[in-house]
Amino acid sequence: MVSFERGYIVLNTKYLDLLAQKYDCEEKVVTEIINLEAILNLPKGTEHFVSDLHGEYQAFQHVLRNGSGNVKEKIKDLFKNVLSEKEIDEFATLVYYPEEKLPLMKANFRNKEELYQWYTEIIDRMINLVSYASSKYTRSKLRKALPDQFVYIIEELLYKKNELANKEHYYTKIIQQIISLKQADKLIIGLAYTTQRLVVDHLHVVGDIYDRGPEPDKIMETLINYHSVDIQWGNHDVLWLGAFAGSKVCLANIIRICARYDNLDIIENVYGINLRPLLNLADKYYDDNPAFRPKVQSEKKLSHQELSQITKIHQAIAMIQFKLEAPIIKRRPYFNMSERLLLEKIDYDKNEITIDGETYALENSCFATVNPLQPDQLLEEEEQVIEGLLFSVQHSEKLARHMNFLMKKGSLYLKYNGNLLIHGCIPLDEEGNMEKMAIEDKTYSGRNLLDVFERYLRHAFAHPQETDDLATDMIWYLWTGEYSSLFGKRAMTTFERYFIKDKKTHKEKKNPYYYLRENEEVCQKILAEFNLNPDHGHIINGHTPVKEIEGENPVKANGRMIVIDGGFSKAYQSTTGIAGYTLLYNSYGMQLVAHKHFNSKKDILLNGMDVLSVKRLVDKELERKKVIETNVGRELLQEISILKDLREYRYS
Ligand SMILES: O=P(O)(O)OC[C@H]1O[C@](O)(COP(=O)(O)O)[C@@H](O)[C@@H]1O
Ligand SMILES: [Mn+2]
Repeated sequence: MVSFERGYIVLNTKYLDLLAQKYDCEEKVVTEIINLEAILNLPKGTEHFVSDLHGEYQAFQHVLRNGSGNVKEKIKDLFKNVLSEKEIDEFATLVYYPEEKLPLMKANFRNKEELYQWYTEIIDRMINLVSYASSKYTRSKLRKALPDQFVYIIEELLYKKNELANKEHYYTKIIQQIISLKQADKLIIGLAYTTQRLVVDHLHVVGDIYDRGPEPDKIMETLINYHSVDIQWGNHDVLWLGAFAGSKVCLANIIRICARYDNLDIIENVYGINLRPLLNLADKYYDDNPAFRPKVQSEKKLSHQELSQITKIHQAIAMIQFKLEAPIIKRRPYFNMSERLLLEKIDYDKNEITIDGETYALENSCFATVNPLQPDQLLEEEEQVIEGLLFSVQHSEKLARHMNFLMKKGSLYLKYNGNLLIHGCIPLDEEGNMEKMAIEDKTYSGRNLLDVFERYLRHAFAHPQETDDLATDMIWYLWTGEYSSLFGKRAMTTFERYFIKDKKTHKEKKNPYYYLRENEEVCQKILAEFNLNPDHGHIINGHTPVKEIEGENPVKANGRMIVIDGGFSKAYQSTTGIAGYTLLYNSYGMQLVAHKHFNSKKDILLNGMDVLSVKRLVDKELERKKVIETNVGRELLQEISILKDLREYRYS
C-alpha cells in the first residue's frame, strides 16, 4: 500500500480516497480550507460553566435561557437608548420564554392594527439582536442556529436590512407578509431560541446533575438536546452511573437519597422502577421514625400515609445500604475503610456504638432486620428486593438513554482551552503533594490516579452484569472513598447523621486540597501535573458550596482557582446566601456571575423580574482571544492540514 507523507503526518491514501468522496472536486477542498481559515481568525466562542445543578431544572433553565445575563447584556448594548428599563426587561423575558410571554404581551392590544404594528417592531428588534449576537460567527454557523422553516426568510432579513435604502421597502414587505400569513409568532419564537443558542457557544457542566432536587431527568433531556456540551461527573452522577453499571450499594444510595428528599417519583414514575416490593418489605419491618422523615420541600404537602410510606422506605433502603457496604470494605482492604464497618461496632443490647474509643447512645435506631452475629447479612427478602431493583434499573430505557449520554459526554476531569475542569478535587497530602493510592499491587497519584479511576468506571459501565468486581466497587469508592477526586473527604458519616446525636461524629474531614487550593503555588503545581500552563490556566471546581454569606470568595489563589458551586440546590441556599455561581469565558476574558436568587418562572413572566446577576471579572485577556488559540482551533488546524494533503495528493 502506498503511503503519502507530508510533514510528520503520514496518511494512508485509502483515507484520502475516502475523503475525496466528500470533496469530489478541487473547488470544494479549497472552499473548505478558506472557510476553516476564516473561522480560525474569528473571536473565540463563549463558554458557559455551571455546576451542582442537583435536579433544579427550573433554575437551570433560567440560567441557560438568559445565558447567565448575556442575553440581557446584548439587548442593553443595542437598545439602551431607545427602550426603557421596563421595556428591556419585557423584551428579555420574551427572548427567554417566547411561548409563554407572547400571549401575555399580545393580550395588551385592542385591535389588529396595534398588534401588527407591534409585531413589526418586535420582529425587527429580534432580527437586530440575532444579527448582533451572531457577529462573531460565520454565516454557515449562524445558518445552523436558525429555525429550519425560516432559514431563507431570516437570511433575507438579516442580509438585506442594512444594504441599501431602496431595500427597506423589500424588508418591510417581507415582515408584513409574515404577519398576514400568520407566521409571526412562530418566527418570533424561532428567533428567540436562535438568540439563546448564539450567546453561548459551548456549555460545561462541572458535575452533580443528580440528587436532592426534583427534576434531574429534565436537565438530562435539556443537555441531550443542547447544541454543544461536556460534563465532568460529580459524585452524585457517578452514584447513578454506578447503579446502572451494577453496583447494588450505589443503587441503595440513590434510592435512599430520593426518599430523603421526597423524590421517589424520579425512581418510580420517571424511570419506571417498581418500588412495590421495597414498600412491602419496609411495611413489614419499619415504623415511623423522625430521623427518616423526608426533607419536604415547602410547596409540597404530603398526606399522613405518604409520609409514613416514605419514612419506612427510607429506613429499609438505608439499612440495605449499610449492610451492602461491609463486604466491599472487607474485600478491598486498600480502600482503607474498615472504620466504616459500623454495624459491627454496635452493642445491640445496649443500643450503643463505640467509635474511636468513644461510646455513644444510638437514637432512632431501626435494626429489626440486623442479625447481631452477622450484621452485614441481608435477609433473603432484602436480597430479593435489591436484586429486583437492580434488574428494573438496568432495564429502564429512559435511564439507559440518560446514563449513556452521561458516559458519552462525560469524564472525570477535562482539559479545555488551558483550564482544568473537575467537580471535586485532586487528592493532596498536607504538604501539598499528590496523594498516593495503592490499588491491588500498583500505586497511583495525581493525574494517573484520576485516569485509572476513569478506566475502572468505564469498564464497569461496559460490563453491567458484573456486580462485585473491582471496577464496580471502584465506582462506589468514587462516591465515598478518602482519595476519590469527587468526594474529597475522609469519610461519609451518613450512619452517624441518622443515629447519633453528638454532632462531632457528623463531621466529614475534608482533604487538605480544600485549604491548600487557596495557595497559588499549589494550584500551579496541579495545573503542571496536567500539562497545563501554570501561569495562565485555571482550575474550575464545583462540589463545595461557597459560603458567600460568610465572606468566602469563589475566586482563590490569585485567580488560578475558581469555585462555582454557589448552590443551585435549594437545600443549601440558606448556608450559601446566594443561588448559584456560573462562569462565562468569552474572547475578552472570564467573568463570574453570582445569581442572587431565582424568582419563579411565573414571577419572571408576569413582572419581568430577572435573576439579579452580579458580574465579577476574573481574568481579562490582553488581546481578544481568537478561535486559533483554542481547543477547537487546534482541531481545525489539523483538518486544514489534512485538506491540504488531499488537495496535493488528488488535485495537483
Ligand atoms: O445534606 P445531606 O442529605 O445529609 O447530605 C450530606 C451528604 O452529602 C455530601 O455532602 C455529598 O453531597 P455533595 O456532593 O452535594 O456535597 C456528603 O459528604 C454528606 O454526607
Ligand atoms: Mn458534589
